[in-house]
Amino acid sequence: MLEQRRFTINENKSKMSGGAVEHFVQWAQDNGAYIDDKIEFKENALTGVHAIARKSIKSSDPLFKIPKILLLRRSLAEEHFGVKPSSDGNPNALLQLYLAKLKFDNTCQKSAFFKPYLDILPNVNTISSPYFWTAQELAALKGTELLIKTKRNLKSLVSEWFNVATSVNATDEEDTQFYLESASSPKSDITDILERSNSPKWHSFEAYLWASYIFSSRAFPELILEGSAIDNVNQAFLFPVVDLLNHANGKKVSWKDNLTENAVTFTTDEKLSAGDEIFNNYGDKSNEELLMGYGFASPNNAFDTTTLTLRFPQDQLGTFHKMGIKLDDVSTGDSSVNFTLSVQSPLPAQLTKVFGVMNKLTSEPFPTTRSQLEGTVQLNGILDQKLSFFKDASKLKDSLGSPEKSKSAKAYITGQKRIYQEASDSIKKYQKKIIKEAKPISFKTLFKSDTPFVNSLTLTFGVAKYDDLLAKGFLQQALLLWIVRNTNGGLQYKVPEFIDATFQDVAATIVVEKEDVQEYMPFYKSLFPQITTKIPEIYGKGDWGIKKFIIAGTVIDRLVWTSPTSQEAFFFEKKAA
Ligand SMILES: C[S@@+](CC[C@H](N)C(=O)[O-])C[C@H]1O[C@@H](n2cnc3c(N)ncnc32)[C@H](O)[C@@H]1O
Repeated sequence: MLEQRRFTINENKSKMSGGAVEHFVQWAQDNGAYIDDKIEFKENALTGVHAIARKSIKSSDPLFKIPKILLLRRSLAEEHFGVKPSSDGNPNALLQLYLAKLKFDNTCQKSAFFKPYLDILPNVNTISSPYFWTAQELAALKGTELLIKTKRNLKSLVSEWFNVATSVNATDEEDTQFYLESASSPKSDITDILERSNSPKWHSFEAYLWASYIFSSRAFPELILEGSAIDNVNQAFLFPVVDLLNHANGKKVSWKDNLTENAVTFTTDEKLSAGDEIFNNYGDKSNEELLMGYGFASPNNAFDTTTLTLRFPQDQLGTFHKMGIKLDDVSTGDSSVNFTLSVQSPLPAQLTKVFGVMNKLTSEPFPTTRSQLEGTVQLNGILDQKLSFFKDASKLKDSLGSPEKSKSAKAYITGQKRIYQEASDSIKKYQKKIIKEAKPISFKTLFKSDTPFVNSLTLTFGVAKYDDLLAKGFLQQALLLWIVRNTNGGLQYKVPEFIDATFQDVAATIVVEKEDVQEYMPFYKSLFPQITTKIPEIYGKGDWGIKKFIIAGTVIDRLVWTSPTSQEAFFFEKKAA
């Protein structure tokens, strides 16, 4: 073995008791680990232990070679407990239980051997994952997916723990009591009954929760070692020393089984200068995944996502299917659908399509450009609600137990806000794009071309231009009057034929109810018959009966979409979106 230098650690604001990391590294080297001597380990309060290049590192040779006797693998757990893990559920459950035993039962055979490693693993009080937050701290996440998932996952972890611990006859009465209490009472919140001790009984849920966090935050895929022979791709192992590397997005690294040396290696493609941190890459993870699995979140995380959960009427899911919309994440129990909005794709096509279908009129057998646009308005309302929720939540005070927790919670909430903001901005761009492509006729253009009509509105409503219609709230009335005027013919400018065609279509099928007449009567009476004598050149010609306004109302529903940003009303021909 190469002679290696002894490691010293800069324990500035260290959480670890003096010398634990140094002792651990020495233990690894004494057992044959190779660590490039240009690397040193440091520690700080925010990111814990991490590796730094003391000198520039340009070669792409392995920086670490860890002999397999230092790895914690499933076979050790199987040997110890004399059982094979159950084939369903978490393939790492037995190994996690074994890790809890190594750590919290020092009579366990291999505890002494692994002690230097077990001593550098974070303890319950320094972990920032929400699984370890108090109920009071979790209250700061009220209304977020993160809270829902934290609670849901904690519940399923309790079952996982109880199954594996009972399978090796490890549980005592207190464990059974804990299991029954957390599983049976709907009111019981596991976070309230957790003790959070640094030396729990090895078979307790607390010990298992710690071990399962150690796996989520530092285990590597067993696939590296077993390749295609692996039973389950989620099977994992602990990789001492290499698990001291922190994460950064986008770093090119590789982990390899070196069969000739019976070791596992770590290599990075990054060219490192003196003082640079040597990072691992944990994968493209959202802040929610990072926070739950690793106890930190990255500000400006390029892989961040949020989940928008929408519940639909039961029969609606069938309609989506019929319309050819494929939904990835449906829970049929409560007919809800989860949509993933990401930094890279804040407005998934599925989502806008679903809203296009929901805003279809019964007269539209398929989603139309109009229904699609109407859908964007409804969707934007939902996104804006989410956005204002996260805007309020980002005022989150430093109320959490540690600055690390507060920082991560803020990064998570800011990330969620950013995605909803981008989704809302994308909706506006999407609306503009549809309008550009569909080239609908604008009522503003029609209005401007019709001086006699504008003059008639000056006399009736006191408006002289389109913006006055908006300011005084007469847009709907003007649209009704114009549609009826169009059916009476004689306009001096070109109007698309589909507007009158739709009017005739509605006229041929409409059944006018008493309620329709009651709805339109106040508007009608406010103008007619006075207007007929006041402006006979327009309102004295053709048919201006109330029924025509009722029909015009339906024409507006079918053809007109008003942009919420510009307040411009557009006529869209009925076409599949
Ligand atoms: C595999 S360990 C890395 C070594 C770790 N720093 C330690 O002290 O043992 C993963 C943990 O390191 C911390 N960590 C890793 N990358 C980080 C980052 N980019 N920012 C903040 N903390 C990070 C988190 O606490 C995470 O759970």
